[in-house]
This record gives sequence, C-alpha cells and structure tokens, in this order.
Amino acid sequence: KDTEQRQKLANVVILATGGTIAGAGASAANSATYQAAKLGVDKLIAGVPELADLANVRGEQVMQIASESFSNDDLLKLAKRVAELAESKDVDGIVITHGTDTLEETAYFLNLVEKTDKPIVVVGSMRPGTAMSADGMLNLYNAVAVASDKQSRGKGVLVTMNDEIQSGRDVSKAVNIKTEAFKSAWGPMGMVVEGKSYWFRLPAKRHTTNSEFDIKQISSLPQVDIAYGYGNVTDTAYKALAQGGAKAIIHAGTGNGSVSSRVVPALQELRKDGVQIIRSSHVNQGGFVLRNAEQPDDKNDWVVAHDLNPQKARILAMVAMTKTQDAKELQRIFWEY
Ligand SMILES: NC(=O)CC[C@H](N)C(=O)O
Repeated sequence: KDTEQRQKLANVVILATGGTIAGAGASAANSATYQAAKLGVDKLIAGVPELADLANVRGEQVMQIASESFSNDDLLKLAKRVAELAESKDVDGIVITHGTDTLEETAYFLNLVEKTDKPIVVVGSMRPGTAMSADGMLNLYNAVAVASDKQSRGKGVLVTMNDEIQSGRDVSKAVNIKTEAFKSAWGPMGMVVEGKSYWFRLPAKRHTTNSEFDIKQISSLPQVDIAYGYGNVTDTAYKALAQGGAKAIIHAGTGNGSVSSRVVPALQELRKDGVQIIRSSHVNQGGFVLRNAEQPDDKNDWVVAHDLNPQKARILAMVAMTKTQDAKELQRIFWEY
C-alpha cells in the first residue's frame, strides 16, 4: 500500500500476553495437546498478512504466559500499558492476545478501569496455530477489524472469538474443547464477518469512560479469593482463605448462591471480622443471585454478585475495594457494573 492509503488506515497496537493463540504443537493433529505461549507477537502478526489490509499494525510482547498463571500484578501491568497507549494520538485501537482460561477476567478488568472510548479487543484461540483448522488467525483478523472500526468506540472492552463480538463484561468460557467456546448469558453484541462488523446491541452496565474506576489511580489490588459450594461442603476452605489474608471471599455458590447450613456460621463470623462475603453462583449458563433470596443478606451484611460468575465477581470486588470497604457501597457497585 502507498503512504496515502496507509495514512487512511487505523493504527492498531497488538499487545501479546501468550495463550494458545501463541501456542505450538508437535503435529498438525495436536489440536488439544500442545504448549501455550511459544510464539512471539511478530510471528503472530506475520502469520496473518491480511492484517495489513485492515490497519497499520504493530506488536508489543507484554508477557508470554498461559493465562491460568495471570497474577494481579500482570493485570495491573497490562492495564497500565493499555491506558498509556489509549492516550496516544497515534493509536486508534488496541488488541490484546490472551490465553482463553482467564480471558474473561482480564476483559472485565479492563472494561472497569480503562478511561477511553477507543476500541479495546481481547482475543484468543482454542487451537494452536500449528493445528489443522486453527482458529487463531481468523480470531486475530476479526479482532483487528473490530479494533480499527470507529463503530466499535464506546462499547466497552470487546472479545472476538468464533466470529462473534462479545461484551468483555458478559462473556465467559463455557466450553473448553470447541472453537465455539465463549458464550454470554445475554447473547453476543454483534458479529464480525470478512472484516466487517455487524452490531445488534449495546451494554447496559457502566464501563470505561463511564466507570468510576481508573487504572491510573490503582497501584495494587486487595486479595480476594473464591470458595466453591457443593453437597457435604465444610467451612474449612472459607476459614483458610480468610487466614491466608483474603479481604473478601466470593462464595461460588450452588444454584441461587445458596450457602450450606454447615458454612453459614463461619461466614457470619468472618463478616464480623471484617471480611466481605459475596454470594455468586457456579451454575454454568448464567447465575442470577438476588439479595435476601436464600440468605438474609441485609441482616448478614453480605453482598450478592447478581449475574457475575465467581471469577468475574472477584475482579469487580478487587476493583471496588480499592475505593470502599462498605458492604452497602459494594452492593451498589455490584448492581451498576
Ligand atoms: N485455549 C487457551 O488459550 C488455553 C491455553 C492456556 N491454558 C491459557 O489459558 O493460556
């Protein structure tokens, strides 16, 4: 392309963090057995020459890890780099390549703390680039297409997987072996086909420029942990997490965020000791936890996560607790975001 044509294209930065999209297997038949986080960002970009038709693309390797190993420090590092780039006049959109295991957590975190309406798109793949029918090339192409499109502005952090444009708040890994892995209980926001976006809905929850949180004001995140509800559960894990320093415990509850009678007294005690108790649900296709349903949250001074799954509830709790330690204020935040 000549200089004039290039100047008309959007400038998109790809921040690479690892994952299967940067993975490699021993043979083309290895779609599930491979090593994540092997290929550098330059190779990822070189692997999809058609990106140059969509945007002026450049890459940065922020880290090279499998996303299950993401720490809070990694989240902060990535989010601060995104904020710097979003402030730059030379950047129109940002794509983040990411392992799919915690992609939904990072996407939601960025959705809460990035003060920009420039498109931020998080993308991964379910098969490494070395596999037959690898999905990473198309997912990356779609991510750059969405990130370079002015229509994507102001819609919150987005995720492009399997031709769908999903809200980073809502989307979750629902299947771990299919390319159709990412779902939202409330449906995708749009589709991206042959580099063109087709939009159908907008997020109703507060995000990015309309968020009260700003990554520039956050230098550390409080420890928030998750404990799982199931039949015959004991209070051992909850107590151990609190002893380990958790400032809030997300109850990954059964059904409606219900809590076993064997666990309730320990959670009431922990709350009296200052630990926040946040009830969510571990049901697969969209939990929906309401205040004072199943448990007397007003009396216990507990919080409900409403439709946020436990791992997303952890993200919001950490961000919210950089500003408040009041359970009522936390609950307000859980309704609004
Ligand atoms: N499909 C994937 O990206 C999973 C690979 C790895 N567990 C990760 O999350 O980085």
